[in-house]
Amino acid sequence: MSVATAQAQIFSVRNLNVWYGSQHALKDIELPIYKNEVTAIIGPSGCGKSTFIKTLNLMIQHVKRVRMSGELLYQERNLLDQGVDLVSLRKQVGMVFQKGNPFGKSIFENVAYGPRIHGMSKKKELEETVERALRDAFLWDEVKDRLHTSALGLSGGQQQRLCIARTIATRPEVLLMDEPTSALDPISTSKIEELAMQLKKDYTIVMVTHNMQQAARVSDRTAFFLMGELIEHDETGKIFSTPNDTRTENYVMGRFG
Ligand SMILES: Nc1ncnc2c1ncn2[C@@H]1O[C@H](COP(=O)(O)OP(=O)(O)OP(=O)(O)O)[C@@H](O)[C@H]1O
Repeated sequence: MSVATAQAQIFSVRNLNVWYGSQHALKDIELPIYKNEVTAIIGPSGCGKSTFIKTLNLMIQHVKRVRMSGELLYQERNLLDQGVDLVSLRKQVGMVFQKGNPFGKSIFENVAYGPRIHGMSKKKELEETVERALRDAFLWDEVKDRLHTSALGLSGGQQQRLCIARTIATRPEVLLMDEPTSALDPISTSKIEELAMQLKKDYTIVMVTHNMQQAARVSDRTAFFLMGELIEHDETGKIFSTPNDTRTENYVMGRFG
């Protein structure tokens, strides 16, 4: 996979620390996230992957007793400074969770929800936006004849693609995906992987995954976390073939995890 050299950074994470009470969950993380790439976040359970991804759109702020320090630069602004507009941040940095979690409303309403709350009200514009998002999420052909039926009638894999459509309907810059395929069968998983590779043309993707093959297949760069530290970050090919650190090598070779 080719990685351009002088690529624009979307996020620049510098000296980031996160604590839950006295638990030091992320330690001095330094990590650039590059535009129009897929960055995979890997590491064993409890190493801080979810904490990291939830920090990128400040969802972490909603957890009790959380404290953060350092710099999380996005659009030349440190998100850890006071006064960040969370609604606008979450529009630009959208998140897809482990399990598709559509609302118990129609397929159309699930996708139209975000654009509506951001002020889109004209029927035609909403219809076009919903269609575009569903097409971009590779779901349109499967649902175009049942847009006004309940989203809960979709399969798990379709629900996950619906949630991706819902997130991209507001045209974010960044898509955060927290183990987006861990609850899916292999065919649905490969659809999401293919989708991620397509979507990076228009979006920047940060994906937490436990699946080494997935990280190797889908991502341009990989960051390996261990016990709250970022051990290594590099082009994915390098991480999986000749990593610098033996802990990375042991993990990607499946010697622990
Ligand atoms: N709300 C919380 N309160 C206290 N400690 C927490 C909380 N959430 C996570 N932690 C702790 O922070 C550390 C990092 O957790 P995190 O969920 O980020 O790991 P992870 O790598 O995503 O794990 P997994 O792969 O199991 O999802 C762990 O030690 C965890 O127990």
